[in-house]
Amino acid sequence: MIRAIITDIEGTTTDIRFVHQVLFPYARQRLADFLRHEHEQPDVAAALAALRTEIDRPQASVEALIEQLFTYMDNDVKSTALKVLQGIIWRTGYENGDFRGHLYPDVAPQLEAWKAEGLQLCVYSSGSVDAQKLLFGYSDAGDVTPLFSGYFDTRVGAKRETESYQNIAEQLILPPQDLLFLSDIRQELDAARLAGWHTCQLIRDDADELSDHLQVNRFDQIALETFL
Ligand SMILES: CSCCC(=O)C(=O)COP(=O)(O)O
Ligand SMILES: [Mg+2]
Repeated sequence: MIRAIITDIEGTTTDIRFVHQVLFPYARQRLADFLRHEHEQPDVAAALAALRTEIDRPQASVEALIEQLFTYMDNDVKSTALKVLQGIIWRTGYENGDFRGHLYPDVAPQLEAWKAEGLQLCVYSSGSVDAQKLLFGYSDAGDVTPLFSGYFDTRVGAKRETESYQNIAEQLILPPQDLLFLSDIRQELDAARLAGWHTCQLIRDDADELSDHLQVNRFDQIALETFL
């Protein structure tokens, strides 16, 4: 029986275009100036220290790190340090009302229904936990963070690695067969399934003909009794 649903964000709860055409450019345009001015701020300094460790260059200057971060952004590398920094920059955008977190209209009502049925709801995204809380806290549907009891990011591992799903199950103290992962990306679902989880693929745009996961277009098409 499904006892917890863990959802991806980009392409699942949220239009990919919001992430790639609103969030990513917002952070990209501000990143260099932000780091030049704020690199000594404790949370920024910690992310930069993590980046130096990530690239194994303990002496890298702020300018060298900026260059590295631009390379990551160009290639959509899911670096934990980049994701933390993007989240810090996005906070200003959300708080100023420059944008709100996009949610497909079927998402919040179905999350509410599952919550009312007693299911535990969590998020697993490459975006940092703080960035996840911002997107759901300042969403089109208002603050929906009270619906979630757990948030996971790349600190548990990458989304295409089976071990990441084992780590999440351990943290939730639930057996894998009680967990359902929702994502638009087949390779993420493959990894979750190898960890023993149930899976469901959201097809918001193009069909994925290579997938053998159960596919739906909207959250209200997910019937939990299907997952035995
Ligand atoms: C917290 S919203 C921004 C998501 C993000 O930064 C990203 O790279 C998308 O990752 P996902 O794992 O949700 O596909
Ligand atoms: Mg996704």
